Amino acid sequence: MLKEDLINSGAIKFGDFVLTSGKRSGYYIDIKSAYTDPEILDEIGLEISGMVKSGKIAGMELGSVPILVSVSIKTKRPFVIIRKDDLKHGTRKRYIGSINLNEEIDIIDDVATTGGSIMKAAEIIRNNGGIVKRAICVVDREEGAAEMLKENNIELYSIIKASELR
Ligand SMILES: O=P(O)(O)OC[C@H]1O[C@H](OP(=O)(O)OP(=O)(O)O)[C@H](O)[C@@H]1O
Ligand SMILES: O=C(O)c1cc(=O)[nH]c(=O)[nH]1
Repeated sequence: MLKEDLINSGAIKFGDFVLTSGKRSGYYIDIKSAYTDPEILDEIGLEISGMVKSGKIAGMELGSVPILVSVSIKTKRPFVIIRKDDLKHGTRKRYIGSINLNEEIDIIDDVATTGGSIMKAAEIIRNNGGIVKRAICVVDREEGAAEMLKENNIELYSIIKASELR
């Protein structure tokens, strides 16, 4: 099971961590190092594939990218990679892939803490004509993401809740 595999792979680290939101935490769930193991990435891809509803998937670089690729190959859905910042050269585009007018897109992420990264991805999709109603993450740290996203008309689904990993 994914939960046991994450624990056994050492993905749950204890110490003093600064999170992307600026919050501090005594633990960190390192999905990114765990999914470098193809068996774990395959498990994550399979689980999320069964939860996707929209015809396209999207996520903020970097954490979501291997998961997007795995789910895309399994479900034959195209994906969109959203950059954290505007590209200053080349295409100068904020995202890779296509977002069509009124197209519904599910957002995928490895971890949800405040939900800020998922919200940012949703804003970019919505500003480009897409519709976002659902987000799926591997681990929900249960620190307000689901509530904040709900206020913004996004339902958050997760494979595992952080409380199940303790
Ligand atoms: O719910 P939030 O408070 O936004 O936190 C969760 C986000 O933080 C991590 O990304 P990070 O910004 O560390 O970038 P990375 O994926 O490039 O490592 C993680 O991959 C999520 O995207
Ligand atoms: O909030 C974050 O930045 C965060 C928390 C966590 O446990 N794992 C992670 O990759 N990011």
